[in-house]
Amino acid sequence: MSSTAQCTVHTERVAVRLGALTIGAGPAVVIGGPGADVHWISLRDRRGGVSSAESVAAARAWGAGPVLVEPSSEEDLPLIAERADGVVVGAAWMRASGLVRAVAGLGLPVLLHRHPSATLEEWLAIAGRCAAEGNDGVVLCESGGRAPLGAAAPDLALMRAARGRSGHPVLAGLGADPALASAAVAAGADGLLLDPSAGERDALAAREAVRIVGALTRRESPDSVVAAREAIDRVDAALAVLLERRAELAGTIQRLKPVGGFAGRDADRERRLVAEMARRAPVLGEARLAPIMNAVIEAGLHLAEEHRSAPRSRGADRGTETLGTEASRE
Ligand SMILES: O=C(O)C(=O)C[C@]1(C(=O)O)C=C[C@@H](O)C=C1
Repeated sequence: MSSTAQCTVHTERVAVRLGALTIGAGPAVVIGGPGADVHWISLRDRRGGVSSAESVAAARAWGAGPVLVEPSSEEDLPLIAERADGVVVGAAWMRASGLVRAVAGLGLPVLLHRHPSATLEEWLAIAGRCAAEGNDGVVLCESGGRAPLGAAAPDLALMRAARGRSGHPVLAGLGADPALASAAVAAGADGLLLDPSAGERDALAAREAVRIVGALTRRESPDSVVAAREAIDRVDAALAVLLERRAELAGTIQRLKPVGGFAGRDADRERRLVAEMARRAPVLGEARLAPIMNAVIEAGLHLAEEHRSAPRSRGADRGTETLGTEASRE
């Protein structure tokens, strides 16, 4: 490849269909762990006495949604062709060109891991070999090496470069630890890969990060009412987190101000914050934002006055943990 060709940036995105899901367009997905959109299993991790067919059947039973399978050898490929929705090429054998070619030849979507020592060029060349076999359905997965304490350390800059250079969807492999989930989605991951053994709480934290950060960073162009409602639900999830956080801060101000609550209302401050918001929401504009923010501010003031007359322990009425889960873990 000439150096000019190596610098080529593909603007054309290749979304990959996996069962009823699309990876690379629309919302980011979570693959692996409880409640995931997609499940995966490695037949290399199979315990003695359990057949490949039983292992794949067990993965199907983990939940609805597509199942990806990593073969332990070429012998598993007929079973995978028959019972799986996609194939995983593990980091340990991404360089086994014969097996990778046979995998690509199945015609199923391929999840291609990068070995920690493989360069971007080598990784993309293998994706190119799948394309040469007539298989364009490649999803690239970056897990990097191991950070201190054994956590996965995906190279997010490399993941992003892979997406820009190839157009293929990219995943960040996080092992069983959701600590980098928000960072990965913000860096452009089209999905997260978790270990099937990830715990309920960690899987939930990863799904929340995908939902909340994805709502802020991924532009969606839904083409049906159902898809647009699902996209609105994601934006509302982010709005709810921000509204709750805003109400807490407004409550702090009411406690600190010499005159708090409705009695200490500051119309000038309210006008300025609406004008500032309109810079980021020019389509809505000041005229439409003003009544929205009036309702938000009044809800915060009512809450602060309720708390003043009947103080509660901080956070006593908190519901599901969201992104706070990640922050509090650090
Ligand atoms: O900034 C303040 O002084 C507040 O009390 C906070 C706040 C708000 O919720 O943003 C609430 C009431 C005031 O009229 C202005 C702003």
